[in-house]
Amino acid sequence: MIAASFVSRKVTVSRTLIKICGITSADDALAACNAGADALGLVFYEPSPRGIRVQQARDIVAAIPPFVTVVALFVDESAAVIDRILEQVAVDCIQFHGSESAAFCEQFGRPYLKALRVRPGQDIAAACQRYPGARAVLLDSWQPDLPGGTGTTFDWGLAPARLARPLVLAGGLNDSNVGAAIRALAPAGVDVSGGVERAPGQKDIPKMSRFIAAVRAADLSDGAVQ
Ligand SMILES: O=C(O)c1ccccc1N[C@@H]1O[C@H](COP(=O)(O)O)[C@@H](O)[C@H]1O
Repeated sequence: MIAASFVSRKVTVSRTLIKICGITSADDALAACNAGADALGLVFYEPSPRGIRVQQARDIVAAIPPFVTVVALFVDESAAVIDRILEQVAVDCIQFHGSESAAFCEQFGRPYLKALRVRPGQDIAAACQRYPGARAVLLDSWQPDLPGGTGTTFDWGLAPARLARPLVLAGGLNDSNVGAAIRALAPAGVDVSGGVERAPGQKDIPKMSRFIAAVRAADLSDGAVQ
């Protein structure tokens, strides 16, 4: 019997939710929405080639249709900077992609995702349990020199069969591998950045369309969509 605090990965939604991260322009935001993205990620991490500033974010958010979730991504940013950005940009959800504690993540009173970077020997299930207030945990690849946006997959066999929070899968996904990832892990959502770009920070419309079509095909083959 499964402990009450554990949930299945797909939870209540029978289609895999799709987040496209690293949006840097209103045109790319609209193209991602037209392709069928559920959520768009705005990277507030300066060293990233996808990093954006407040005014750029405001212009992007102004272009996004209703019902599409805006996710602000931070990597070990200070609370003061995060507060200032949340005051100026209409963000629905925060993605913490560094080593933030649960207390840190929860102080903003917003829905949040906590990224955990996967490497052998790590107890992902235990790490996940440290974030009971997270909407989901996002499993991403670990690399020594990059906190995320690595464009590389991790060994999906390292993902625990059961997690205390819904799973969002990330790390090197693209239209060729996302179907296999969904069949292997049945995540609640998938998150992609580099796999749908023509250059760092510039989204590619055909790649986004193919990615979303591959997700929907996997949902159907899974028997998940009734
Ligand atoms: O997108 C970035 O540049 C980035 C920078 C720092 C932390 C996270 C970042 N993106 C997130 O990384 C994963 C995987 O991205 P990819 O598909 O492998 O390129 C994803 O969760 C992005 O939201």
